[in-house]
Amino acid sequence: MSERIAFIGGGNMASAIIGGLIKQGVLPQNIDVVEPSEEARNQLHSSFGITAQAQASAALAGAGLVVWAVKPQAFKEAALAAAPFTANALHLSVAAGINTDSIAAWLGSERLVRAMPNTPALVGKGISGLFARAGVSAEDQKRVEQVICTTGEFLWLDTEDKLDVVTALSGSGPAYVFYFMEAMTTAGTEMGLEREQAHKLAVATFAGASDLAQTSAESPQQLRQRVTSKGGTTAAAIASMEDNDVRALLIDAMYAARERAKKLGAEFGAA
Ligand SMILES: NC(=O)C1=CN([C@@H]2O[C@H](COP(=O)(O)OP(=O)(O)OC[C@H]3O[C@@H](n4cnc5c(N)ncnc54)[C@H](OP(=O)(O)O)[C@@H]3O)[C@@H](O)[C@H]2O)C=CC1
Ligand SMILES: O=C(O)[C@@H]1CCC=N1
Repeated sequence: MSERIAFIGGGNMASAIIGGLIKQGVLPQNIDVVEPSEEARNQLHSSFGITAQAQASAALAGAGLVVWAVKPQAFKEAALAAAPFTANALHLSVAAGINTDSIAAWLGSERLVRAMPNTPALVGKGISGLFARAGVSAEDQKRVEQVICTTGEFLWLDTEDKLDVVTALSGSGPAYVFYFMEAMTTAGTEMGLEREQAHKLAVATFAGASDLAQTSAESPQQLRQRVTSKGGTTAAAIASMEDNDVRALLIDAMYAARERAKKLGAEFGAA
């Protein structure tokens, strides 16, 4: 991968992808970043040795791939500022909600893939949903795969609206897992463990259960039943969750996330 890659926005998600690229041998001098925040530019320099620009300029013209990693609210302004310098590039957007009709209109380009990654990308264990606009060639799709696979797994979607579902599931999903970890750590601490011990147990439990679910031929439901001895402790915990409708609450939370993705698109997308 010797072609230049530009990032518009150099915050959390851009850093996660840049980290993956650098680990795979992409040289920092082949990565351009446009980032208005001085603090974020300093962070990019100390983490990766990248000197980011405060605003879009002709320096972007050499990029074969441009990754759009700005907040949905800032996308249109950023796109209109950078579009004059990125006419020949393949574009990859990771912004939640903003649909490719809007982005293609702002950029004047059909060579556009929309992705929804997640923050485990930081440790190479992310998963991304991808959707390619009709103007994207098989070769361009391969190029996007080469970049995204440095952050973990990926899957292609046949319709763009499914990306809002991916956003609600795996895009926001790490936050749901951390939320459970926080609650389990709090309860463990309240019941007498040291906070560090409770944290270690909570994190290891999620890691172990994930590995088991990934390698086992059994479904999560079957795996859950294997933990649940008749009349035992897990049965008491699951009964408490069912009484409190935790499953329905989680499902509602995902619908809320998908709804927000759609609203972001309606509010900050469109020409
Ligand atoms: N964080 C996550 O888990 C995920 C995020 N995403 C998507 O990634 C995108 C970025 O999110 P995230 O990295 O978390 O956000 P961050 O706020 O960490 O990063 C965005 C950066 O873009 C900068 N920025 C603002 N305006 C412009 C501009 N005109 N040109 C260039 N850069 C600009 C911001 O600067 P300043 O702070 O000064 O405004 C900020 O540093 C979002 O669209 C989000 O939906 C997708 C999947 C997961
Ligand atoms: O919260 C957000 O809007 C972004 C998109 C998915 C994860 N973070």
